[in-house]
Amino acid sequence: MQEAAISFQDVSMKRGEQQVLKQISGQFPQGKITTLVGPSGAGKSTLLKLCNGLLSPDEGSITILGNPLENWEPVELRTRVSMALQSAPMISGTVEENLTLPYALQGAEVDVDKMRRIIKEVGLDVDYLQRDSKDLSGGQRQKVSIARTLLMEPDILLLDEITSALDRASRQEVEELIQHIHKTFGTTIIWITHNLEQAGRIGHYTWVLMDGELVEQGESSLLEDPQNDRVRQFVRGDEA
Ligand SMILES: Nc1ncnc2c1ncn2[C@@H]1O[C@H](COP(=O)(O)OP(=O)(O)OP(=O)(O)O)[C@@H](O)[C@H]1O
Repeated sequence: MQEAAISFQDVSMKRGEQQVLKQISGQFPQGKITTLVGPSGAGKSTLLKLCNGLLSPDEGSITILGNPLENWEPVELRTRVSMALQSAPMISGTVEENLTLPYALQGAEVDVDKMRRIIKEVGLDVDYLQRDSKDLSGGQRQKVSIARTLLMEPDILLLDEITSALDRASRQEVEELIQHIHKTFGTTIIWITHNLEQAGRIGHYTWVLMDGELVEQGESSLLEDPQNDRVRQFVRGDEA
C-alpha cells in the first residue's frame, strides 16, 4: 500500500444546515497526483479546505503528513500544505510584493535568489517581479499564484480549479507547470477539476465525490469505465 500524505477516517461535515461531507474515508497517496471530481456542490472545495486546516471536521479524523490535523500549528500546516485557487487572488502592487506577502505577514525575510529562481521555474522572466499585478493575463496570474505557493516549498499542493478560467493555451501551460513541479520536487498534488478529460489524463489517482459521499477512489483510469452507476452517469454527462 502506498504511503498516505493525507488520510481521512469517517469524516463528516455540516455547513449551515446542510450535511456537505458524509463519512469520508480514504487516502491521498504521497508523491502522487490525485484528481478530485464530482458535480457542482458535491463538497470538493470543502474537502480541500479540510486538508490544510481552513476548516475542521465535525466528526472523524484527518491525518496530515503523519500528524493529526488538530496537532498542527496553523501557520506551519499552511506552509507544508499550500493552496492555489481559480481566482488566483492578488493584492494591488507588484508581482514581487505578491510573492513576498505570506512572508511579510509572518515578519519573515524572503530569499531574493530563491524568488528569482522560482519565477523562472514557473516560466516567467525575472522582469515580471517588477510588473504591476493588475497588468497580468489570467495565465500569468495563475503562474504567479503557483510561484507564491512554491516559495514555501510545500510538501502538498492543493489546487482548486486552477485552469478553469484559462484559455486553452494557458491551461496547457499551467498543466505542464504542475506536472513539472510534481516531477522536480516530488510534491503530492490534490487537484479539483471539473474537466474529466483533464482529471483522467493528469491524475494518477482519482476521487469521485457525489452529494457529499466518496463514491469511487482508485487509479484515474476508473473514469474510463466506472463500475458505479452514478459515476457512470456523471462521466457520461447525464448528471451535472
Ligand atoms: N460557507 C458556507 N456556508 C454554508 N454552506 C456552504 C458554504 N460553503 C459551501 N457551502 C455549501 O456546501 C456544499 C458544498 O460546497 P463545495 O463548495 O464544497 O462544493 P463543490 O463540489 O466544490 O462545488 P463547485 O464544484 O460548485 O465548486 C454546497 O451546497 C454549498 O452551497
